[in-house]
Amino acid sequence: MQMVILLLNVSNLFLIGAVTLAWVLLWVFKRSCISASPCNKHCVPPGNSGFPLVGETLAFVRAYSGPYGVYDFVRTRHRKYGDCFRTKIFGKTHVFISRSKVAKSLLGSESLDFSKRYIKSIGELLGKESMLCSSHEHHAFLRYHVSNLFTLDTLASFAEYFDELTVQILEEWKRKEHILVFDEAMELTFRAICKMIMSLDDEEEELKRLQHDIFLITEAMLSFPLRFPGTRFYKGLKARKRVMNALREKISSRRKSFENKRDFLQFLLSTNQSEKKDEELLNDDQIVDNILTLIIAGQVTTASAITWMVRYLDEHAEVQDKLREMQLGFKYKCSDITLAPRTLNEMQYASKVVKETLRMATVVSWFPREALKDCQIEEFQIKKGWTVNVDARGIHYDSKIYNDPTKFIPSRFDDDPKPYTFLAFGAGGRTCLGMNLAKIMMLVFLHRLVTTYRWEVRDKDWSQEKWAMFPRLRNGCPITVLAV
Ligand code: HEM
Repeated sequence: MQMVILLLNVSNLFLIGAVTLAWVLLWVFKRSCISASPCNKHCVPPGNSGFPLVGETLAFVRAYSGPYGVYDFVRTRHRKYGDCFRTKIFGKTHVFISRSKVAKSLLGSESLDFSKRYIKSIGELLGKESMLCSSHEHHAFLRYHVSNLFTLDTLASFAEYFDELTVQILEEWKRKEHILVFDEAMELTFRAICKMIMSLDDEEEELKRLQHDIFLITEAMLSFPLRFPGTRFYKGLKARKRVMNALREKISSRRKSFENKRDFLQFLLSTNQSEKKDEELLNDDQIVDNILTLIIAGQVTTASAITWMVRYLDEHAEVQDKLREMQLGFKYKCSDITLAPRTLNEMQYASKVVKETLRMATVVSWFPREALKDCQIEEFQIKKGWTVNVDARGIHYDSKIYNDPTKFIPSRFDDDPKPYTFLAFGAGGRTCLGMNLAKIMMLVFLHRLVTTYRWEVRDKDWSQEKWAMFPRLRNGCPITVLAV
């Protein structure tokens, strides 16, 4: 009898083992079918949803804190699955796609099936009226008002001011033994943007305080949203409160003083006093949230791009020499003559250097859009709630679009790139509002740098900063300079 029971137990064990094995094999088979088989019609994008609950979050976080930057997470999956793949991060399904046709259909007309996706905690730090985080309809209203600020006249006077500031900062380099390009560029872009928005230039103390608070807000953007004293997020929220108070005070003193400054703030306040109806104007909440948005969207992005430009040029002496020769041909090589804005249009080779830098650095690597309903993108099924990320970096490094994409070759821009293949500033209804401003800053800086100095990068490490919102060099690009 005992023998029979033992045999029964053994056969039960076998049965359980066999069923488990079959289940595991079936699971592995299903996953490999989803992951690797070519798609016939309307299938979900290939990819890996990772472990239950966590998905591939750990790999994503690891890439964020690794030397190759967070895009390494995308790059490795791109190689494995092709130009469209699916993953799961922080409990949400993400699709990354690097096809210019999709960039056109998704960004070009800002399809109503998708809305711009942003992280809630970032929305809280920027404010609910920030155009970066607003809904479709509200965004159109905010963008219309803010874009009115970027006229040709304001850009021209900005270029002149930026030139003077650059000359002043580069002059100080003569007395510095070690220069960190990223820090210098952060200072330069911050001062220039604050001057343009609210004429802050002489008020050293106020500028320093604001700069520190903006730094705390930016730091908090990628932190875990814990609201306890001492956490990064908490410090960011506190800093936001101080910035908001300072901006509101500025608005109130402008209203009282009848000063007539030539800046963005004055423009917004004077249209507020016009005959337009209240609902057609920006209210104070909208003004302050969007001033903060402009500073945050413009400072680190442009400073990172400038830093990459210095690094790429250090690596490509032949491009640097050719550029210097051409820039020395412009009569504004002397630092006591302010650069005339129209001269910038004549700096064609320098513009190509700027474009090539923006392509290679792709400071905003992808653009997230959330599907508002089940739909289809090319051969792929997309489910409501998924985030589709237009992978700009993937497009910029696609060898079918750009020959030798990993090489720094400014002359590749002798001809204009095809539509939706150059996405450094995005495209469509959400295209970067500060695009021309950023190009001016990069071009002026480049001109003054190559006509004033030769430089050597002291630490050639290409590692990227951990947990950075935008890819940038970890060492900040330390250089020593020699007058030309
Ligand atoms: C090299 C520097 C810069 C780069 C690479 C850059 C890149 C971008 C990109 C790719 C977008 C679109 C993101 C998307 O579609 O999801 C964007 C949006 C935006 N950028 Fe920039 N940007 C730069 C500088 C600036 C500057 C200097 C400002 C202003 C001072 C600025 C203000 C904005 C604003 C307000 C938006 C939101 C536009 C909207 O949603 O309608 N950016 N930027």
